[in-house]
Amino acid sequence: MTKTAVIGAGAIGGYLAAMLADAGHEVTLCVRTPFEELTLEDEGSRRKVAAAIAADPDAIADASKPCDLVVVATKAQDTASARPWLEVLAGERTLVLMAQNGVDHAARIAEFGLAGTVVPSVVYVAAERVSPGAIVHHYSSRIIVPDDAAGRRVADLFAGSALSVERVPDFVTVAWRKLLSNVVANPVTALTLRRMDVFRDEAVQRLGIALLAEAVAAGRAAGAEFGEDELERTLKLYDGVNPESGSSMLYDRLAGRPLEHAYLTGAVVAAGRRHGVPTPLNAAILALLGAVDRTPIERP
Ligand SMILES: NC(=O)C1=CN([C@@H]2O[C@H](COP(=O)(O)OP(=O)(O)OC[C@H]3O[C@@H](n4cnc5c(N)ncnc54)[C@H](OP(=O)(O)O)[C@@H]3O)[C@@H](O)[C@H]2O)C=CC1
Ligand SMILES: CC(C)(CO)C(=O)C(=O)O
Repeated sequence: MTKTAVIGAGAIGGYLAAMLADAGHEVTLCVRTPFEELTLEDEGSRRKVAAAIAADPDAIADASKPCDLVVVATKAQDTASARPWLEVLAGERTLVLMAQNGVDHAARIAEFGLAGTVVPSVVYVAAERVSPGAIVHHYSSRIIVPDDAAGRRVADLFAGSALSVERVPDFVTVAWRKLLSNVVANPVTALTLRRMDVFRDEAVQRLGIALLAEAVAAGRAAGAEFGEDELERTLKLYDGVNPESGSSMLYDRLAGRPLEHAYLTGAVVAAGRRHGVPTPLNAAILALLGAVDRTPIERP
């Protein structure tokens, strides 16, 4: 049986673990906070996911390692803490799929010096962890990987599940394209403590467009091949979004967890600084997110 593991069984890790189990693979969930079982709610029905739960890298049975595929689905700021798991699970033939937002996926684990092949991915899955081990899938079931031998192996491993794995020659552009939605949806929902319905407000829409315009310019300077219609294309994405869904950053803020802003809005501001592209609005949003990150909200 193909051996797979998912480090970080939250919204995305839990969803991808379910897809790997559906594809017929052995799945080990590597968790920081243990829970009894993983369940996935999709279109109103909840089911249990067949996966072993492990809380200690040193206790992984020899029969479950090295893995064919290890998915890293922690928040970007927790990537360093995934290292002990990766050192135990990854061998020469292992694919390490980085299932995170942002644009510097491979760089985040480059210094680990792991055996195996790192595969960056762009995740188009909207999911929410409503309690430990309980995942709700809101909409979209798609990831994008580079069109190379490793990307093809990833696509093969998810075959037979509901997840579609798309392969593209220009990964830099698709990673920046996803970042465009994250530098609007994630900060605005997290700062306002509102779900996606917040974008029905015209003033919020105008703010979103202004944030996007800066991010498009910074992305282009960083090598993304954006067309003239990139901004409109991103706005169209919002038409298909469930107004009751939120963003990973909103869920973190509501739960009093650290925010991922440094890897999202921070990536735009850093690219702007590197390439001489002004990003004052994103810099302002970054400052606000930094401030709320250090200020826990009152839990209901
Ligand atoms: N949610 C969404 O709809 C989307 C999210 N993304 C991206 O996917 C990535 C994952 O986000 P998401 O699933 O929402 O995040 P969650 O917070 O729901 O899940 C992250 C999980 O990682 C666990 N974790 C952190 N450190 C470790 C560790 N060292 N070992 C084991 N587990 C660990 C956390 O454990 P604990 O339970 O202790 O907190 C948590 O369960 C992010 O980059 C996000 O931006 C991309 C597209 C959509
Ligand atoms: C908002 C969403 C689903 C897409 O923009 C996302 O990527 C996130 O929640 O981090």
